[in-house]
Amino acid sequence: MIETIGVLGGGSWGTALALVASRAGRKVRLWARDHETVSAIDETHENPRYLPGIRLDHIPATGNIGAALRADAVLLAVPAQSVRAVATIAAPYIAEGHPLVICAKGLERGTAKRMSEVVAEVAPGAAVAVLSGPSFATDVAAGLPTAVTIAADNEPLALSLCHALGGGTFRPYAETDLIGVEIGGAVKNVLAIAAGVVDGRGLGASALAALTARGFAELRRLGEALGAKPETLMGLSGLGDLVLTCSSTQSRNFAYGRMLGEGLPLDAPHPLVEGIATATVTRDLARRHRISMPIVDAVVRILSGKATVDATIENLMSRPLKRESA
Ligand SMILES: NC(=O)C1=CN([C@@H]2O[C@H](COP(=O)(O)OP(=O)(O)OC[C@H]3O[C@@H](n4cnc5c(N)ncnc54)[C@H](OP(=O)(O)O)[C@@H]3O)[C@@H](O)[C@H]2O)C=CC1
Ligand SMILES: O=C(CO)COP(=O)(O)O
Repeated sequence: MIETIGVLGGGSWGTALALVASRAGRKVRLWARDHETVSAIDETHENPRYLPGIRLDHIPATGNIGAALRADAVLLAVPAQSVRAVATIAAPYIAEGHPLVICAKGLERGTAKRMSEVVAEVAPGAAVAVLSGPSFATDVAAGLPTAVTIAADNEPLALSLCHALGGGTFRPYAETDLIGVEIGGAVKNVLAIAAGVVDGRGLGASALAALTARGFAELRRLGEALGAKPETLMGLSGLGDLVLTCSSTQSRNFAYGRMLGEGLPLDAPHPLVEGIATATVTRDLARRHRISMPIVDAVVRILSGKATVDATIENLMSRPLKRESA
């Protein structure tokens, strides 16, 4: 039975998931590296920097990672590019078979590894699971209805995590296809930047729908080449999250793409945009597997400053005509 939950990461997702666990009746402890966040949560019962206006009762915070890891299961909710560093400092506290749920969405820059592969390298004792799906931290924290996927190779672990975290407004579904869940969550961030560009450039709702559908075709091609199950890619953590992230300015990836579409410079201030780091490694993975991903290529070209938004769109529209299923 999972009664206690540790959360690593005091940002918007870690804080929202701490609330989810607490609402589900679990005893929760939240670790943040930032002392101001720890004191704010303990003194004001709020995380003013990342989740302002949301009351955090019964969620003690700590700056001591070991204290948060003394829990039946641990949620790892830092950005994808920080997962290796945080899992490395957590590893000495992780006993064989200790459930560790990865909540980040991305591929590691440089290695193109999925987060579960990264954690397996640095914390090999952990029983790894992945939580992903269409779920904005602000919606989850506000108690709006949300459904996500929790995947683990070991199905009983996925099911017991679903029971431990599920509640009246948060519904997890168990899955065993880690590859499908992780690829869906990572690649949708890159595609959401493209969707934002389309929206910001004022290309219309028809273009946005076409981009989302053709983006899904790319995600599916890569996912299947890497061993994902098609039904996972069409589920909550794939198509579900793609639709959410490609359609809402609540998404930081979409909002960043929108800024680019509106002509703002690449280095304009912005919050965490996971798709930036994942774009190039996704393109490289696709090349390695001889998969065509023209929308991902286009995002990489825009992000590298090698092509303007207009030239990239023109390039996409003038590609040779082919069957839709190709
Ligand atoms: N927000 C959302 O709606 C959702 C987010 N996710 C995923 O969750 C992950 C985290 O995103 P989110 O919480 O939104 O990001 P935020 O930018 O809101 O917060 C990131 C948090 O991670 C901390 N952090 C970053 N690097 C490290 C490190 N090396 N060691 C310790 N702490 C670190 C930051 O600490 P500090 O403040 O000190 O910099 C901050 O508390 C991402 O992969 C995202 O895709 C998934 C679903 C929904
Ligand atoms: O993953 C998310 C929603 O499911 C959050 O998306 P952003 O990181 O683009 O804000």
